Amino acid sequence: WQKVYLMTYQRNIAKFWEWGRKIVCVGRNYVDHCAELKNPVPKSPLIFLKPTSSYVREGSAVKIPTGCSTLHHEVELGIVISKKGGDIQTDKAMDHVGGYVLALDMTARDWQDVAKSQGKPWSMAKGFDTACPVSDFIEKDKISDPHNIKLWLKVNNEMKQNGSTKDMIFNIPYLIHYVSTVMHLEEGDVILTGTPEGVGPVKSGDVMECGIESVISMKFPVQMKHY
Ligand SMILES: CC(=O)CC(=O)C(=O)O
Ligand SMILES: [Mg+2]
Repeated sequence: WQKVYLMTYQRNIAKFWEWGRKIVCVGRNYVDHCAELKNPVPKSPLIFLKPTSSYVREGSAVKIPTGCSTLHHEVELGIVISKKGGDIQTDKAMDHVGGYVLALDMTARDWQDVAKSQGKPWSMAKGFDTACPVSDFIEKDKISDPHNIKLWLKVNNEMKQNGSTKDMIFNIPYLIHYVSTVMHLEEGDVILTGTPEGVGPVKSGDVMECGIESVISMKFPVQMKHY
């Protein structure tokens, strides 16, 4: 019965997007990105959530939600959690990391601007269907130093974002610690660690290509949502 149990219920961390529990996002984690959007540099991590229904995989398009006039790309390093924990101390935090993922935190910037000005949550601006394109799972040992990798993004072959995770304001162990003091982190959760500078708009017909230098890349066309 153990074999049957394992075959039926054991979840494959490498396919977290099929069953993962939550997507925790960190905002304003790079000084230059704070500056480009004229946002203050935070004193503690700015955290928000995306629903797992926003995951989209290569082979499908990113769809501009109806009513959104300014959809922005944000390339980010994602951390895939492999071990449940709450109140995780920074020196133990990396034990909870199962691997990594290249992700886009697609943002309906016009909706976010309205929400910000009215003191409302960002859920719609960040959580629409296809708002979270993700690459294949990246084994932990493929990235020896997650705080020194190059993240890039091109739109129609033109470089728009070209940053390094060495410029993160809050590092990965601290982010895991900080989030887990408020909400347990669980197997299959993903933490998006924020975007470097260079965010900007995409329109229907554009193609976004992004990557982690020497590790992985992915490509997504952009379309209007039709329903
Ligand atoms: C301004 C934002 O949307 C914050 C964010 O998501 C980021 O990565 O920074
Ligand atoms: Mg972001």
